[in-house]
Amino acid sequence: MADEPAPAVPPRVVSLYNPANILTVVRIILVPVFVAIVVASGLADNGSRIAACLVFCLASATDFVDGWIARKWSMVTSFGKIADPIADKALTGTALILLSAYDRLPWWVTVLILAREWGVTALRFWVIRYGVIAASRGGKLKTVLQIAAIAWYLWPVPSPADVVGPWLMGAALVVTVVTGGDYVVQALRLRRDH
Ligand SMILES: O=P(O)(O)OC[C@H](O)CO
Repeated sequence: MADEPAPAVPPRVVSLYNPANILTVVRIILVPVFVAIVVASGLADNGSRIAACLVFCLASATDFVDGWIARKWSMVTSFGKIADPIADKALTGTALILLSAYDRLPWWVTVLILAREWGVTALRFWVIRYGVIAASRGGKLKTVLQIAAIAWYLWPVPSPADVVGPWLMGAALVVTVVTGGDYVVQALRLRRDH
């Protein structure tokens, strides 16, 4: 007797409105809340710096939770792969611009990081018809370092400990540039192979 063909298994459909994607959108919504606190206070007092830091950390925490949910419950979607790094960049980029605008961080640091972040985003769209360049491990480490450095600059850290901020930002800067180069190589390979 001829083998019966195996019944086709319908592909699992993951809703766009899943908890991981909703958390990504929450992160984007928290950006204007963060901006309002910083602009209203000018980061002039410890209370406003603590409030800004807590909102920034809360928004950043959604980055770790949405990734965890997406992997644990297999809720990885193309929307999430694209929107998650964009939401990260909106949050960290806004924080960096505001830190420079309020004289807490040199502008060249902000400009260099923003150039890499939005350059990589443009690169992702440039190759999107050949495939999605998902966040790499290095990219995730870069985000952790940027978040830690920004939080350090926002929090009213007492004098002896404030030297840690520039070291954290320096490490973030190096990993930001190196991983940016890695994405350029990935994008060029993707174009070459299609
Ligand atoms: O370095 P990217 O652009 O892949 O961004 C990494 C993400 O922010 C990790 O969540």
